[in-house]
Amino acid sequence: GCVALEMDGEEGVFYRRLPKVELHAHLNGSVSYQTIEKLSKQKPHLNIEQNMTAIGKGQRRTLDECFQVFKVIHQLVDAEEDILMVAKDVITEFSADGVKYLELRSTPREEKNTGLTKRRYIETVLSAIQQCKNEELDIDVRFLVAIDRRNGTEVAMETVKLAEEFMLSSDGLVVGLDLSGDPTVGHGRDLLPALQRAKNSGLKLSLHLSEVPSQLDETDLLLNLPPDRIGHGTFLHPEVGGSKSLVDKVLKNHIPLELCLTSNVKGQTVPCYSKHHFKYWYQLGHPCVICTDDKGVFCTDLSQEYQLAASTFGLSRESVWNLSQQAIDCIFAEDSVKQQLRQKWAVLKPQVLK
Ligand SMILES: CC(C)=CCNc1ncnc2c1ncn2[C@@H]1O[C@H](COP(=O)(O)O)[C@@H](O)[C@H]1O
Ligand SMILES: [Zn+2]
Repeated sequence: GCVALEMDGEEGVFYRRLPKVELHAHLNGSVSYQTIEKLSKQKPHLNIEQNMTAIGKGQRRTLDECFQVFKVIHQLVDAEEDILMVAKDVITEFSADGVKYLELRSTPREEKNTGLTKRRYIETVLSAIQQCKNEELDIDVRFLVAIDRRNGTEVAMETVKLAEEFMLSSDGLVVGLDLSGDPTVGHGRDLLPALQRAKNSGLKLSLHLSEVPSQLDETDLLLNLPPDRIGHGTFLHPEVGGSKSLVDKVLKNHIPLELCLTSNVKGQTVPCYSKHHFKYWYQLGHPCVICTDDKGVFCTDLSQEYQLAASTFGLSRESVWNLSQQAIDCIFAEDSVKQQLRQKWAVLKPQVLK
């Protein structure tokens, strides 16, 4: 059955100290309560209250309501200085949570009111990453440029061209492309040429796939690319209306899954933690990476998500360690970065797992 889980206490210390890799974090969904407060004070005319930007403990929302939340946050974060602050705060928070490698993703936005352009948007996120590097936070941060599926073929292609430019000029910070946005809007077939082009030019692809039921055609089409990682993949397997052939494609191509437990439970695509598809894929020995999705909106952090996975599915500390270590194999940065991270994990293992 469905059990509400309680976190915290001495147990929490292990999860916070556990070195972690975060591969699925939307910038504007990751904005913390504290940062939202700073922004709301700067923009009192918007009349934004906390319950409009976050989904608290035990609360659930329909997918539609969740996407309304992003609209509110986007109103608060609409100028260059907002993006800079938000990105620096988010990176600092992930670092404080024990994340050693982070791939942030965000949809470049144009804002007429503030003169923000898509190019400037990306540049600003990249300078936030650079500033955090200069502050010598113990975290390696990379960026995925996101396509919002709502915006269709042309915008997708435009975004890919922008991402290609930055891949070549950002000194390795831009490593890939994300496909996200309301999964009930638009169809993957219209975005295929843009995604194919991105792949050919060397951008890695992380695609939100089968986040909602009954998208077998779209999922099959996008799996043929194939993507380098899958976000959610909630409805891939036959028990929930997916199919054996979809599962086989994922297994055959060894495409890692980015799994976000609290996001799926609060967004109600999964009925409860114990019925999360982590179980299905983990039992198959398939690469599963625990992620937060939107730590601000869903009021969570990566330590808590690891702890939830462990307590729900009965993972030992050794298994939890292996889970976080195997995430290193799934990052989009170059092999030398993987080597550095493996080294870091090796040094920390006796301290953390004692
Ligand atoms: C509604 C719900 C359960 C959300 C979690 N699942 C999601 N599925 C698809 N796209 C998402 C999700 N969470 C965030 N995003 C994308 O990330 C954006 C916010 O971050 P950003 O502005 O790209 O920096 C949203 O507008 C949306 O395009
Ligand atoms: Zn997501």
